Amino acid sequence: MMKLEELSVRQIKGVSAQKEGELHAFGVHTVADLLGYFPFRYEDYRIRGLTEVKDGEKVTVQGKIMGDPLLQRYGKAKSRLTCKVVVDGVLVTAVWFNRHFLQEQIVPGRDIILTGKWEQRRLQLTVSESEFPDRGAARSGTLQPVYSVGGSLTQPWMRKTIKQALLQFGPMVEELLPTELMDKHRLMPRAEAIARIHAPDDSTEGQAARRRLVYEELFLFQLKLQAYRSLNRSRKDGVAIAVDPEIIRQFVRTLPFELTDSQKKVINEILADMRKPSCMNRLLQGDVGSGKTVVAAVALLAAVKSGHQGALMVPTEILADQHMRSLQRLFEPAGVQVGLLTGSMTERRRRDVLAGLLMGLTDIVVGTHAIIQEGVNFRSLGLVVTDEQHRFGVNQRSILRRKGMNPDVLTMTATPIPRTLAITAFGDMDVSTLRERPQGRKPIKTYWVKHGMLERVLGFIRREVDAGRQAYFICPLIEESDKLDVQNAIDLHIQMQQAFPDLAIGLLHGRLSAGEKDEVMRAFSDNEVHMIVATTVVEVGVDVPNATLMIIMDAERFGLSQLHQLRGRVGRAEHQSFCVLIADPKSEIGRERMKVMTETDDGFEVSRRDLELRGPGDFFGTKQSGVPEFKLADMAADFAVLEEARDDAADLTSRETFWTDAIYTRLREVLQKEQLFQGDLLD
Ligand SMILES: Nc1ncnc2c1ncn2[C@@H]1O[C@H](COP(=O)(O)OP(=O)(O)OP(=O)(O)O)[C@@H](O)[C@H]1O
Repeated sequence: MMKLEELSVRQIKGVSAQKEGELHAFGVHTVADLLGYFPFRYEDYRIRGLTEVKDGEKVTVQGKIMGDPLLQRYGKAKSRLTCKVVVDGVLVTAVWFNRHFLQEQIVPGRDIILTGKWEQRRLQLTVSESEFPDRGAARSGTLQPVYSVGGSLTQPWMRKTIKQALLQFGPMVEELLPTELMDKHRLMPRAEAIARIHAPDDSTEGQAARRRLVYEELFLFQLKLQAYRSLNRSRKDGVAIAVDPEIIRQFVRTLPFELTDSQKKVINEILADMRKPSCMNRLLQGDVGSGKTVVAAVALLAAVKSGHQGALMVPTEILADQHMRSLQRLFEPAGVQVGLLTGSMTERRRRDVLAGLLMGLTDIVVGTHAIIQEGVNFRSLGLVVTDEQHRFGVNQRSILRRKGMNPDVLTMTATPIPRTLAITAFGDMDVSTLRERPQGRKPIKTYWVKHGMLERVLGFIRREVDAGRQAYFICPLIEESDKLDVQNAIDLHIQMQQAFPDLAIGLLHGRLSAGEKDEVMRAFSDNEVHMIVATTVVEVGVDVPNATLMIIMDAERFGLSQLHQLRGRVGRAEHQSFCVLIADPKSEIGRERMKVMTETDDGFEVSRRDLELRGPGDFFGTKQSGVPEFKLADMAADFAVLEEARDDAADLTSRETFWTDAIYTRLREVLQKEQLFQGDLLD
């Protein structure tokens, strides 16, 4: 028997080639797609008594026509049709606009069902839809689904077509969930839920159908993450990185600081994970400035000292350069060779690095994400350290695997992720968290000022610079125009040079060449420049511990986590640091954001408040694609279900039977479709 996901919508009676084309635009290709095209709300046509209805409300009532209709015409097309109807013993005036053709059907004594807006004062109902019980009245008394439609696909057409699809194919809907889980959560069968969600008898039933389908959606999503995770764990073809602990201890002794307890704890977690022959897939989350780099360095060293190579992927060339230099400094005594691979380097140097990697002369390569993709081959890649924007999904893994590499992966993020989202987006990973910042760090003092107070801000800059410290002045980001961004930075730079003729002030923006950017950052980090004016190119990861003042112009244009990231560029050593937000936010949420920033400098708290203000859908913005769009589930409202689904999925995938038992065939097919274990478990 053909599967519903293999049957074209043309198989449904009434779907022409033209309609098929339009359905494609809504992502609907197959019968399964159409049955899964759920309504986003219902229109309530259930008949109610007039006494329950409030003035101005939309309502459906049943009554008896009491007199002849009265038709008034205005010009060719416009008309007003009225008649008296008795509803619940009250004489009501029903009014139709531009429905003159109904005149003949309105006969005294006939029963009628009216849907429309109720006007209490005039006892009048402005009718939007009407039906006659003696003609069937199919709509009345029901909840009608409302679909997202457009073009020639009207609401009635969609309703009719989905009804038809259910009629023809409803019985073919297969169950996906194991009985065990349906019993556990008292869920209705899939076929029933799909039929019900399109045509519920009442709202309880609609909700029960929705609950079943939400659970299914979240469960399948979690199943994919958990299956991926459990496959990774069960495979023994990863790189087992067993390093002599003494080498690590010795390295740690060469550091200019004592590791925090948090750093020691996560290093232990990571090394224990790397030691296993399965692939590590671990998320390291830590607030800005919590010292993630040195943790990554230890992991990389472990890979190198056990005979493998490491790669560190960063989002920008500035960061590649910075990390390259700090790793070189750190690894100097250990005799580890670090290479740099970026888009802007000369072909010759690139060739040298590539040869070094292939022959194993280069131990660690630092670069943007191109280091994994473009014709880069390693002698033996043991560990990839990456950031959450380039997180390793199934696809990246398989690219590497095809090249014969199966390294451990450590993903770092400085945006602490509220638990809600962590289990959603990163359910496939183990998580290590850096809770504390290095000792002796003072909380960053944050102030919010209006634009009118720029003079005082200048005084602030002077004070910090006189004390030997450095400052950042960040310009707003104007998304529509990269040109404007740059112009803003250039203007502000000129303004600052005029205000401080005796200071060295650098300028950093996206239009500079990689070499120019590096030079500005180098001069700033060697304290040859007192202040830099920059667009957000400095946002992530830049580390200049002597900088103590972060000023952000038009701060309302930034999101909370971005502001927190920017603020995290200061407060990276023992000096008291400051952040000044210059903003005149227009909205309440904008003001709320500024307040959050002044109230806390704890990234976990900022994330929590951000989630609250923005809602989960928006939380990650566009950058993090890790958070999926759900069709039905709402991450905030259905969080409890998400947790259940995660536990169920984890439990199921950890069982041997899941991978072999026939009752799970359909579920394994779902995973296979996602290319989750092609050539993995089934071969
Ligand atoms: N245990 C420690 N004691 C003192 N200083 C430390 C310690 N660990 C790291 N540092 C220093 O703290 C600064 C911040 O560390 P690092 O750059 O690793 O932060 P990060 O976690 O990557 O933050 P961000 O996400 O903001 O880049 C660096 O200058 C680093 O040398």
